Amino acid sequence: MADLSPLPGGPQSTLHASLGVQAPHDDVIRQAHHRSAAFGLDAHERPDFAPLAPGWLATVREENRLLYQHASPVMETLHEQIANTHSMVLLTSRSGLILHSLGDADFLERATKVALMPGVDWSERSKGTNAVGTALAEERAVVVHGRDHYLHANQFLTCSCTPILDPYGKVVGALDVTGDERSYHQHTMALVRMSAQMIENRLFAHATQDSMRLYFHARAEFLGTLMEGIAAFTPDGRFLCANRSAQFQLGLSNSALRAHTFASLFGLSVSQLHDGLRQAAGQPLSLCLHNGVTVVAQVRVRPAKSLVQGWAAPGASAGAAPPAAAMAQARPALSRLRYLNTGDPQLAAVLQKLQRVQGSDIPVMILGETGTGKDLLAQAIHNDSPRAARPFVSINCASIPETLIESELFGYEEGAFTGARRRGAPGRIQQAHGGTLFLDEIGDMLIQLQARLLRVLQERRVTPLGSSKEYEVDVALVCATNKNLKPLMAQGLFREDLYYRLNGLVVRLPALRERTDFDVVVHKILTKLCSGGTPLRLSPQVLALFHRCRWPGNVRQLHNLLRTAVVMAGAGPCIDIEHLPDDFFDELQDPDASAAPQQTASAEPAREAAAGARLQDVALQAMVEALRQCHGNVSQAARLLGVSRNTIYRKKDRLPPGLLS
Ligand SMILES: Nc1ncnc2c1ncn2[C@@H]1O[C@H](COP(=O)(O)OP(=O)(O)OP(=O)(O)O)[C@@H](O)[C@H]1O
Repeated sequence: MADLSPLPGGPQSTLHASLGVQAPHDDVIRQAHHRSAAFGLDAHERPDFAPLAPGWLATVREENRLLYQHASPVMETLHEQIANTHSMVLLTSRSGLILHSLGDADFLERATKVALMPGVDWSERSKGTNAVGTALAEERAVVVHGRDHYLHANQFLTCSCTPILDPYGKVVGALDVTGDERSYHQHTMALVRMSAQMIENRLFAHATQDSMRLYFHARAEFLGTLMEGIAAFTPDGRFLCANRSAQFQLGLSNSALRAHTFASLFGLSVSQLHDGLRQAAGQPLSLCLHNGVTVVAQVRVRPAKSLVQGWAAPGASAGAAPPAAAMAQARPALSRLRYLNTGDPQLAAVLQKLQRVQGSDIPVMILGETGTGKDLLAQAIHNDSPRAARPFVSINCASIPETLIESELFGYEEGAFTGARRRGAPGRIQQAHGGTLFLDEIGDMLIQLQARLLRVLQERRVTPLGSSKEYEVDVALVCATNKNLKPLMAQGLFREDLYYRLNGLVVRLPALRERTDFDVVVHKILTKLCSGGTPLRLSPQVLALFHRCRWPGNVRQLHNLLRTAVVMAGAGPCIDIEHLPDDFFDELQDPDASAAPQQTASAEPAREAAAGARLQDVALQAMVEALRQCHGNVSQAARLLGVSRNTIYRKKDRLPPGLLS
């Protein structure tokens, strides 16, 4: 069995761990077996090895883009080092899902049989004791060899795995080498640890590239090696983060270091450091740590540049580099066309069409029910266009008060009307010059304004109110509506000429109930809502209810509901029926409330009526079961279901007689 004691400065999840305070290997395996049994796994059975649907895997990979990007070159080097040892290198997400694998061809065939491949979940919950799942559960490096595996099917394997930490000490994934049990080598774990540390240092460098970084070690020959300590500070010397070796040398964990500054750790101010650097003329400095140890140090400072992607420093104040960097990372996650593709074929076709006209300035008209993501799509179109660096100006034609809409859209000149700002103001259309103008809810635009808008769009010039001057406007046009414009045109409420000016490419976003990637959308939203932690899961009962709901408010409704449910579920691992809000159940039972909006109301009335009836059945069935469980006690049953007592009383007539106490 491999030695699990830590390497000096090697990957351990906490400073405590890196100082060697760890449970012995056998205890770790025993506890992992207890957890596996508690998850209800049967050691003799072959569990479900089905990988995630490709759309879902693409989403998870996207969420782990930085990790993947920095890990893959290191994985290739590691793979070269272990070539011909009948093994493979695996990278997983923090929840244990395999993101990437590289392997010896002769081992791959056997590995495939136990689903060691991208898209498969190797958490303990899914596969019982195994190096990936157990390393992530314990947040420490673990070797799981042969019969240590909980599932007999996996006992021909030997696996060495260590978690990968972000610069702030949070587990972001795991690196693993798995091979045939007979090919076990005692140095494998050391190689995995060193590789993980390389990945962590790359992530560290990426996240702190605009910060002041100090590289140090007590021995000059260790500078520039994996053993060097790296600590990052804001330009004024506030501590941001430190790699494992820096924490080890300073004798403090990242969280303890957060109370420190450069001055309190190294005994000199930032300006004294800069003076010292000037005098040293590129040579390493000698510094004394707060604990009295003398180290050799180099400093790298890069002038602030545009925002970079990275992790946020917990507790760092607004305005410091990392939170802004984190925002920059969050933005592309939803507002680029390819990230919106989560596996639904209708949506994929829409995105493909949009990608084809990218950069051509063909006006795009987005149709779709409320909450289907029209606004989000418009932003993605802009962000993927050559105009991305210019403004994206969104105008909600339904929400601007009638009296303000002209000045809002076209602007006004100084003194144009009473109360106008003395110096006048450019209109929203003018503000979009060079970028994209998004006209949301275009179907609600007043007919009188439509002629003026059309003129602006045709002449590409705008004349502010009260002005005789014209201003050039060069904008790409995107508009959206949840209304059917054809009947509006027939009634004279929407101008035909404007319609044909706007509808260069018409795309329709599918309603949520039509989408085949519902589970992926749920996962994506939950990941966002549970930022920083493992996303909650839905219980099978909740998933069944969700699949039957018609979601008249589409992704917006789902998002709002999940936001509430996540709060209600607290620290629990999954969202259950009692975490859902009352009105969701009311809606399930009320065919009117879940009736399809205008555009699709007449499309498939029979199918929709049937779906409404099914929903009522499901909700009723849930009530019957809850009442039986609570021996007819309405208050208890209501609590169990997370609904009000009235919701149950309203269904009294449809419940089996004698069920209510
Ligand atoms: N693909 C998606 N993934 C995650 N969240 C989404 C997605 N699409 C939409 N949402 C969320 O749903 C909500 C509604 O989206 P959006 O405002 O783009 O819809 P809309 O179609 O423009 O709605 P409306 O017609 O009512 O203006 C937002 O909170 C958005 O973040």
